[in-house]
Amino acid sequence: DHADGGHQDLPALLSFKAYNPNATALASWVGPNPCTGTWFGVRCYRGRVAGVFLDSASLAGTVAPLLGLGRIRVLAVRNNSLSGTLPPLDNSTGSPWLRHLLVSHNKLSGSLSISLAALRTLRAEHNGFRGGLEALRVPMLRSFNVSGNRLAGEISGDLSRFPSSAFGDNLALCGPPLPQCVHAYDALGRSSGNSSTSATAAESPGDSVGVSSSNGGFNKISLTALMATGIGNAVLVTVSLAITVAMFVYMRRKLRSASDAPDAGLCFEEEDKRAQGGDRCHKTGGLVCFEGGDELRLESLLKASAEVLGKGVSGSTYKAVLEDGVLVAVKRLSALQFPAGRSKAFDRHMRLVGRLRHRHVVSLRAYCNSNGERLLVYDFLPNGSLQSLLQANGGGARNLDWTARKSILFGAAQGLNYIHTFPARPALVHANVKPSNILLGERGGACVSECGLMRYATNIQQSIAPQATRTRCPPELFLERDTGTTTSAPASSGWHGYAAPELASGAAARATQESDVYSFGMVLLEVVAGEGSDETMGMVKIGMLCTAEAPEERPTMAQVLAMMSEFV
Ligand SMILES: Nc1ncnc2c1ncn2[C@@H]1O[C@H](COP(=O)(O)OP(=O)(O)OP(=O)(O)O)[C@@H](O)[C@H]1O
Repeated sequence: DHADGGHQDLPALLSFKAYNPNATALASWVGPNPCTGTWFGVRCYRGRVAGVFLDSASLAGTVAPLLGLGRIRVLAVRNNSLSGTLPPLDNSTGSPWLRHLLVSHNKLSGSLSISLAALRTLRAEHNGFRGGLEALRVPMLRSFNVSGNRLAGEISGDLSRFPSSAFGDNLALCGPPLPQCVHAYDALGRSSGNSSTSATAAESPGDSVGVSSSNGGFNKISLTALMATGIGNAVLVTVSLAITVAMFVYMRRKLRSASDAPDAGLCFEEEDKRAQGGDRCHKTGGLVCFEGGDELRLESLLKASAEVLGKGVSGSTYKAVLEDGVLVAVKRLSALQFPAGRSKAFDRHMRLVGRLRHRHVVSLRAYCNSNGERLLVYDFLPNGSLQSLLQANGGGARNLDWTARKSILFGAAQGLNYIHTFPARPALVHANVKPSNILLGERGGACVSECGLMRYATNIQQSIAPQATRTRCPPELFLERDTGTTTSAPASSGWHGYAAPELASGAAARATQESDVYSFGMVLLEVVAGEGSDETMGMVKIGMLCTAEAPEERPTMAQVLAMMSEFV
């Protein structure tokens, strides 16, 4: 019976293969019995398919047939292009034996409806799942992540035990471990005394801009309810800037106390230990790789053709084309700013930055720290930076239409807010917010890059003298191509123009979240400059608030985002 039981699983496997007729990974899926040991990625137990392991196999189509496998325990199909919805999974309809479901980094959509008592792992991050989490009934979960989707609504009691990073970068999730849900009617009832709604669409853990409920004249209507009726999705356009500013003082007090709460973030040490032992970060040929960078190898970087993108204070950046055509940006850190030594501290810092994943933050995929040579491998963003846009065609913000400018500013604000609210102790600070560190993605979306580098560099410099000797980390390419084939942008430190007054000496080591807000305000004012509409006047006011002389007078990025959302 065991010998040929695999036949029962044949239809499900073949219907999955039908979506991928030319996939190399499935070329070995031939013959009448998938349990012969020759089917790539298929593991059997007692003659039935118990595991399908097809991570990063360039697969498309729907994953549904694989969930119809009657005895499947492990399904790992991460980093593919699978689309469609996940069928509702429960003990009677789905795969009752399923223990580990790993579908992260695909294009899956629809809602998450899983009611499996034995499920231990659910990794669904970076897809397009929508709706709420109320249909997740998975009491035995040990590993869980739904970040980077389009989920909204309240996080239920049982799931609240997972860290905020498990929920980040969604449309509007709220409740522990994220900030409390917004009770929009209450907030407005208190500040304006009328029934206008102000449901702010949130895009990340930090974007869940919480306004505590009050005892005002309106019944409590949670954001979940607002979303359900379709009102919650709408960004408020009718409430005036005056109301926002009036709310601002109130919100600041509330938000400050929320983010200062001792349980607001996971202890970094604790997370760090987990990351080291976890599946996301492992050493591979001198590179320490993070999520999405597992395929990177030092040899491929060595063989890559590279061109200089530009030089900054922190080092030089190269565009590298890997053998498989993948583009990456490689930053070779300046030995002056990042002298050898304190390797452990550097590793700790980079491991933290390597965990940042948000659609408005450039992902660090890997780094190399060998004998004082430090290379950082980022996603390559093809459309230049805000600086290049501002400088194009004679310079000035007027090169860009207002909608594009707003979208860039709003994206950058979301990225910064994510960084500021990322669960780490001490809290993360960008420390180098300026137009050349706001990059533009494929669809022109803004991405903040180089989180915390300069702050780290200056810290290091203060505690260690630069060393004269330096041995090479293997990628000679990046060491010797400074005179590469393309024109190198002029060295542009540039940050001082955006630095807060309290950092008069330019010491990024003392940078704080408040000084980041100041720098963002400077960028905002530069981008908005010259536009005379009512809307831009509102934005100018936000810029003015950000650039208040006294750090404690400045709003937090969460508040900046709340105010900006009125205009975007
Ligand atoms: N991931 C990336 N994708 C595409 N271009 C990038 C990327 N990272 C940096 N660049 C571009 O490369 C150029 C050099 O960047 P680099 O970060 O080395 O210097 P900088 O931003 O001018 O100064 P700093 O060292 O203070 O950050 C800039 O024009 C920047 O916009």
